[in-house]
Amino acid sequence: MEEISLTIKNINKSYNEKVVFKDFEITLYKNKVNCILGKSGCGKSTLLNILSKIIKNDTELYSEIEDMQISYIFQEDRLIDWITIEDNINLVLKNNYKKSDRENICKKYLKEVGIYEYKEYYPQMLSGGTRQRANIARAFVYPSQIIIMDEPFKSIDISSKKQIMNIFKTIIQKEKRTVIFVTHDIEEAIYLSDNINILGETPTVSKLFFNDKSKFNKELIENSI
Ligand SMILES: Nc1ncnc2c1ncn2[C@@H]1O[C@H](COP(=O)(O)OP(=O)(O)OP(=O)(O)O)[C@@H](O)[C@H]1O
Repeated sequence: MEEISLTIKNINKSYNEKVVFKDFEITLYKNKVNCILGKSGCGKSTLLNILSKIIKNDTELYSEIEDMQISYIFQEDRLIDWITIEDNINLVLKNNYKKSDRENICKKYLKEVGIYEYKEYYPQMLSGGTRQRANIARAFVYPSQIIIMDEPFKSIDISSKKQIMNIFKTIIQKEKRTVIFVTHDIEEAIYLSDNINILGETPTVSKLFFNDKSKFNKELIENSI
């Protein structure tokens, strides 16, 4: 199947005298899991924030994802603590789906992430892993074309991490979404991603790009960061 590229260029960002990006350019692939790896401080969060317009690019940005809807999965879950899991999901559904469809959509995604039986629980009653499952459901419930994930599995304990990554993998294989995935964990990157962009140090350049999943190589990636 032909890959559709999404180019973002003219990325420029300095914080005072610290130049993070100077005419940086990145190509993402539509409906793929696009991973971004790089040393701490190379600008991964800055890049995500520019793409999602949380911070402003210093110059005019050329972005082929400019008008696309984005949902997010962060390391911390950002669920609202004083409403139930179901209501957290319903908050997203309310503005995007007809009332008659909402219950079924909520049920479908809570079942997919394996927490339907917790729908009436409040987030603080649940483990970090269960909350992150709710977070994943919420990101997919939103009719976004792009899902931005910033270290989504970092604070999940080892025993549930693999399970949650598998849930994500199963859903993303069925859904058409373009994922932009930042992580420090190379094994996680190899397991979940369709391509891997390695960023160099600031002012940041694209150092390496791997897009053949069958040739992902842990050692090579490790040595390239
Ligand atoms: N608001 C800010 N003010 C000043 N400098 C900043 C600001 N935000 C980021 N920086 C600097 O910009 C550079 C890139 O930061 P950024 O957080 O984007 O990197 P990162 O690759 O996401 O790092 P990490 O992997 O540690 O999360 C770093 O040198 C950081 O100190």
